[in-house]
Amino acid sequence: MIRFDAVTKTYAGGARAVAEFSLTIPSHHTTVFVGSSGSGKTTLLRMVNRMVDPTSGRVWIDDQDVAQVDPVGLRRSIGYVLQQGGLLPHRTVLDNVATVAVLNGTPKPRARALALEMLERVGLDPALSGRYPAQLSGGQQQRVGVARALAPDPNILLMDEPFGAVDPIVRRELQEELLRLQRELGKTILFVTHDIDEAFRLGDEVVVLRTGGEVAQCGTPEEILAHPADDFVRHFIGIDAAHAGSAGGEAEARLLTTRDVDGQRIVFDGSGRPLGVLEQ
Ligand SMILES: Nc1ncnc2c1ncn2[C@@H]1O[C@H](COP(=O)(O)OP(=O)(O)OP(=O)(O)O)[C@@H](O)[C@H]1O
Repeated sequence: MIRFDAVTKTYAGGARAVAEFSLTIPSHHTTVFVGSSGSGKTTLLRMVNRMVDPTSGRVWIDDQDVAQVDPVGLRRSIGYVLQQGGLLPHRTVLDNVATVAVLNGTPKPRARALALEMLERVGLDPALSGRYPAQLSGGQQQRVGVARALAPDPNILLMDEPFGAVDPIVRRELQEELLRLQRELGKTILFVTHDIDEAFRLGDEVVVLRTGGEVAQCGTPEEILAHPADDFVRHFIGIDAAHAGSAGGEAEARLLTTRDVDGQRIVFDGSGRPLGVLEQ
């Protein structure tokens, strides 16, 4: 369990990224923070591994106040995946994945063997393990980033727009892969995105944020779709037909309609495009 207890972050210069944010993130689930740019998602995520310290308030992991934990040890015990992979450019793929285990005292051959297993687990061809990050595609680099984060077998995985820089098809593949991995591993995943479709696809729980880290709504995707809390959420999730597609620039038009055509019930999206057939 991760618990944010009335955390506020005011950056030097006075920007208040997050104000009095409180939320409990359940263990072994995927929780997605979704919101437009500047809503404080990254700030909140980084409070968990102390890359950002709150100006006030506390973050707890189970019964441990993270402010009392050595930041270096904390960061090594929590997986972290960034949009740009954050891989070490002069190390091979294998060594990138093995690094944390080596730092934690695992002998190099063992760390490399574990790294190879992890690369296979995230669906990367082991033949690529001797390459350098620049010799991989964006999607492959992100798989390495996920393998590296998972290699030390952390309980918590923080993912900050990890699939934001790859094309939509690869993005979809990476999302499917993460869902598969999570079914096997059951980590506590905190995932940040500005893309509501990604949030609904991946999140057991979705937290819709407004500016200042204010929670607009928190619930399962089904709950949010069934009962959007207000116009902001309706707009953001794209069930406000007039505005569908404008929230975050990418929301699919989600206000669906059905019409009978030759005895079949056909489903149409918000712009009138046929999507499929409704099973009777
Ligand atoms: N190091 C910093 N110094 C000053 N202001 C910052 C710093 N980091 C973030 N901010 C400000 O805090 C607010 C929240 O930023 P944050 O990166 O947490 O939002 P975000 O929702 O993750 O946005 P994005 O989707 O663009 O990454 C923004 O107004 C941002 O400009």
